[in-house]
Amino acid sequence: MANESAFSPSPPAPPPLAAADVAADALLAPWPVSPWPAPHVSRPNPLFAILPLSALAIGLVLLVAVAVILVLTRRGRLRMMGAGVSVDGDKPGAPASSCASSARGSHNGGCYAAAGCIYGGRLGPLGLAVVQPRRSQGAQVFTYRELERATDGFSEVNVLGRGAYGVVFRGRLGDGTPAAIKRLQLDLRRQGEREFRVEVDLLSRMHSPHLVGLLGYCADQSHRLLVFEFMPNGTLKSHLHPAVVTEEAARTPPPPRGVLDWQTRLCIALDCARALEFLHEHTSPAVIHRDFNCSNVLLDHNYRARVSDFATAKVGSNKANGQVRTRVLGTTGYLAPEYASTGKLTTKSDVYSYGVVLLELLTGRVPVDTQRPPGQHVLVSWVSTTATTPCSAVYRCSCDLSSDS
Ligand SMILES: Nc1ncnc2c1ncn2[C@@H]1O[C@H](COP(=O)(O)OP(=O)(O)OP(=O)(O)O)[C@@H](O)[C@H]1O
Repeated sequence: MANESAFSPSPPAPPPLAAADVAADALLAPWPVSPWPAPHVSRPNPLFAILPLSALAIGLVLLVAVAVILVLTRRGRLRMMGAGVSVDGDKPGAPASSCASSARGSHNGGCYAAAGCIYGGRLGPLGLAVVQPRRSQGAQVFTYRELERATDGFSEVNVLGRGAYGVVFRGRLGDGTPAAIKRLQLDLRRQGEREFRVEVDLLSRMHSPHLVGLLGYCADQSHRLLVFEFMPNGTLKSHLHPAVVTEEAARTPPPPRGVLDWQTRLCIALDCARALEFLHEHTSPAVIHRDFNCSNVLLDHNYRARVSDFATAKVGSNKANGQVRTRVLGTTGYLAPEYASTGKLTTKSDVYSYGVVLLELLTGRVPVDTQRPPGQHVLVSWVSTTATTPCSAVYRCSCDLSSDS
């Protein structure tokens, strides 16, 4: 069959045109008509050249557009990270934040959330921090050497105090700024890393005159240090309960210290309330301090109070009641009973702790004192059972105040 078609006779040749027809065609056609079909000349179709070129151009434009969008999105995200607050520090090893929100507006003439998230989300694959360039705004990055120099080689003479996560040294930075430098102790399981991340992540985003500012940090090799504004009048605890504080803490400022007068106490109470208001109402989601107590209230040169120690802070939930379920952490005597018994944490847990600090300011008593007579061991229970009327509460408190501190 195939052979048949291959050798089939060619179609009959067309009959030759009459000479008259040719002449008539020549008159009608705008160009001379040949009686024979024109030889096939393969002229390149211009479309074949234009199409690939325009595809290439469109591709390039698209590429540039995608690149621009990526750059803009990344910048926008970084800006949000700077202003936002988000820490999920209970997930060890997780990049520090999603940074989805921002602190709102100004507060009491000075609270604002500023850009400066430097540490969050910039960890190498092994959790080692990538050293960042210094910034004029926000937390600075220090080398271990710089902080070693600032503290005279972490000299014992400069120890301000020891906390659960490390030792705090008095220091002077290269530009002369006094600082409190906290050297975190990382154990083999890198405990302390989470606290470091939370403090850097939160404090480099939240700025309020009622919080102790983070000047910078160091994540050099395995060293983890936090550099805070130096609070020359030490902790509220060292003023209210000087007999209880450690020998080291008593070095700041040099003793003896006078009794805090009522006006100063009231001012401290207001400053603390504003600090908590900032954390609870002016950041979104709210930040729950989780360990608000009088050793985390520091006093500046004017005895204005600032809240510190965000190592165990927790970002609250955006849901209706803002409740988060978490491990129970905090300091004995300051824990809200419902949080202690259920592990359900809300901003109200901080408010309870604030109430205990208020009672300390009023009475000069420590929250738990087993040396006292039965029924008076726990400050809150004692006040709630004894102080039946506001007048008797104030009377009893001022009596205690003059005798205790
Ligand atoms: N910014 C600061 N300025 C001056 N002194 C400070 C500063 N920060 C901390 N200190 C001193 O260092 C001590 C230890 O502080 P740190 O925050 O490590 O522990 P803490 O809050 O006392 O205890 P913990 O961390 O166990 O709750 C404080 O009691 C205080 O005397």
